[in-house]
Amino acid sequence: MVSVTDTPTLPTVEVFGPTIQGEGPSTGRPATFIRLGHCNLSCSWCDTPYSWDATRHDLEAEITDRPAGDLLDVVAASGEPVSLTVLTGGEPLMHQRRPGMAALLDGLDELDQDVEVETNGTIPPTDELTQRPRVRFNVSPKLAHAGMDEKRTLRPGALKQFAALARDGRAVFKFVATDRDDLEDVRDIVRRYSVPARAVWIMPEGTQPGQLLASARDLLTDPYLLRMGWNLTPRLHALLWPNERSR
Ligand SMILES: Nc1nc2[nH]cc(C(=O)O)c2c(=O)[nH]1
Ligand code: SF4
Ligand SMILES: [Mg+2]
Repeated sequence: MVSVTDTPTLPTVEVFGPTIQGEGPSTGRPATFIRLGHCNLSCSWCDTPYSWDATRHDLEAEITDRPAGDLLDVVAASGEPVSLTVLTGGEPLMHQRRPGMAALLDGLDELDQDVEVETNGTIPPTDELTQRPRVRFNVSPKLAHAGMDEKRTLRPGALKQFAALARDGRAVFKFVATDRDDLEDVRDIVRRYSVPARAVWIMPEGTQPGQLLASARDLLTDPYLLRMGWNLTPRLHALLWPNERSR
């Protein structure tokens, strides 16, 4: 018999649930979360630096190689009616070619799970990933206020592929934005890659309820966002449980 500890591993920060998906088109839907370690970006306002930032966190303690079977046990423990698993990070697509990822996705299929991958949109997804019909992508390209060079954050090859998935209803683009300048940056990106308006989600910046709500109000006070036909998403988990991990 193959025990779960024999399944290939993934570098894991936390697995938790059931909770609600706090962001994007599935906001409010019950879900189990798998947070993988490491990121290829370093956003100034990142809300999960413990998943990648060795200057502020002890990554040896934060990130553990865990067998895919072990992660699947946690998903199964959420209960059968919970039919969404969110794969986040860090940047989970850094690990898409590992055997642990294939084992995890095969197992999630057996558990009848829809899968949402939270990605920064810099790494093209493999065919092995996109050919899985239940896998969708919440793509969050970083704007100038994340504090990095565009050459690092906006990767044309990857964005083209994600935009095609968005036109097929398999991906949405989710942008952290605070003001009109940010929204104009969003407009430039979605025009350049032909991302349909219905697939664009704007999310206020912040980790505290007061700041998130004020930022959301500012974004809606300017009619620009709604006139563009874009969607607004809260960070519902941050409103409900500010500063708490594994929520
Ligand atoms: N409840 C909840 N929803 C989320 N949506 C995206 C999350 C993330 O950290 O990527 C997240 C998270 O950490 N918790
Ligand atoms: S891409 Fe995401 S996980 Fe990586 S630093 Fe930026 S916000 Fe944090
Ligand atoms: Mg996040």
